[in-house]
Amino acid sequence: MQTVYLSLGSNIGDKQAYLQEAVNLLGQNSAILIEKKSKVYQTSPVGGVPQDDFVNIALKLSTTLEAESLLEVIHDIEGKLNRVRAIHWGPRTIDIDILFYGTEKFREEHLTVPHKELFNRLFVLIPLMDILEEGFEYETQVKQAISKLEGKGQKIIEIPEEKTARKRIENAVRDILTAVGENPEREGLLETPERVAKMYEEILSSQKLTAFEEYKLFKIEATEQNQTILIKDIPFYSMCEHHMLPFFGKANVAYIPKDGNIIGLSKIPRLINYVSRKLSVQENITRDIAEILNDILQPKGVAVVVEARHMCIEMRGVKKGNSQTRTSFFSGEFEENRETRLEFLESLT
Ligand SMILES: Nc1ncnc2c1ncn2[C@@H]1O[C@H](COP(=O)(O)OP(=O)(O)OP(=O)(O)O)[C@@H](O)[C@H]1O
Ligand SMILES: Nc1nc2c(c(=O)[nH]1)N=C(CO)CN2
Repeated sequence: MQTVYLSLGSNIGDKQAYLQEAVNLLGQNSAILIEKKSKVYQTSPVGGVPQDDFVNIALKLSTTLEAESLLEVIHDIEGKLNRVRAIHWGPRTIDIDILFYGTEKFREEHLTVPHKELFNRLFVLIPLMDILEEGFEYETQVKQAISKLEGKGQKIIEIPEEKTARKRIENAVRDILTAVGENPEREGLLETPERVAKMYEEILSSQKLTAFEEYKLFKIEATEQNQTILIKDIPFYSMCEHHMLPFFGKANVAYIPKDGNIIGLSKIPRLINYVSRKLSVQENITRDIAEILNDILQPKGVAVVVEARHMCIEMRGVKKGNSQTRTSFFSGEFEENRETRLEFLESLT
């Protein structure tokens, strides 16, 4: 087990949401335990590129991953969160740097630890100081670097916890508990607001993402003959925007490629996650899947059928248990050609 310190920064889109999503994705890795998270800081950009302010945090982890594998996990998360490497030290949705990997040293171009800019960056050192273990080998060096850099004009402003999304949800949940006649201070409910806030972060995690970018296109040989690619029974969970209650079920997606353009098969379930992890309605999810696939692939046709159970129907109102709602969306060949559409529908039965 190794203790690792990371620095995270974001300055595009909903910066705090990108940081939180990166923390969630790190935490979902079974070889990583997040031990401490620093306060959240708004920082002026360093490095000469004119750009928006950053939000920076630091994390302390325990991990069984080797440093190289941890770097791979980090690159994977950066990719998932739409990180584009365009300008050196330029704007980014997310940047994750390994500051320390225990006290080990690495001197490779692709992995330099301790991080080579660490002691020159106040936006890294101030969050790091929040979580640094007392007596850690580099503690004195970190403190000396902070005193050297402070007062040199870099703006580092702590964002009060009360303003973070998580705290705002926690406070709102406490209000709801009180309003429904509960006592948020009773033993069983003490940690409920925090759990609910974390749950919303997870199940509504695409709410603040700007676009679905987590895909790679491939080419196959284009043929005269139409070939249908069908992925059936992809499970999904979403939250209805009318009652904030779950609806969940299965999505079936088919497309007919044009010019040999295809998408990695695992990306379709990722697309389903992307459209469903937000407040929505089943009709929108169905249409969004089809429209995004049309945008990405410009195929000859797309067919989407979604079947779901809605807790807003089963638990409240008409209380019709176990009913299924089916929605479909067809475009291109699936819309124009009855045979193709029927063939797709038959393959679902
Ligand atoms: N300690 C480290 N943590 C993360 N990446 C590292 C580290 N040392 C070297 N690298 C390498 O740095 C490369 C460039 O990373 P990145 O694109 O995030 O740079 P940057 O954000 O422009 O600059 P910086 O890493 O100084 O913030 C990565 O491909 C990575 O392999
Ligand atoms: N304030 C701030 N400035 C930066 C940051 C950052 O995270 N915060 N990251 C950079 C490249 O890694 C370049 N400049």
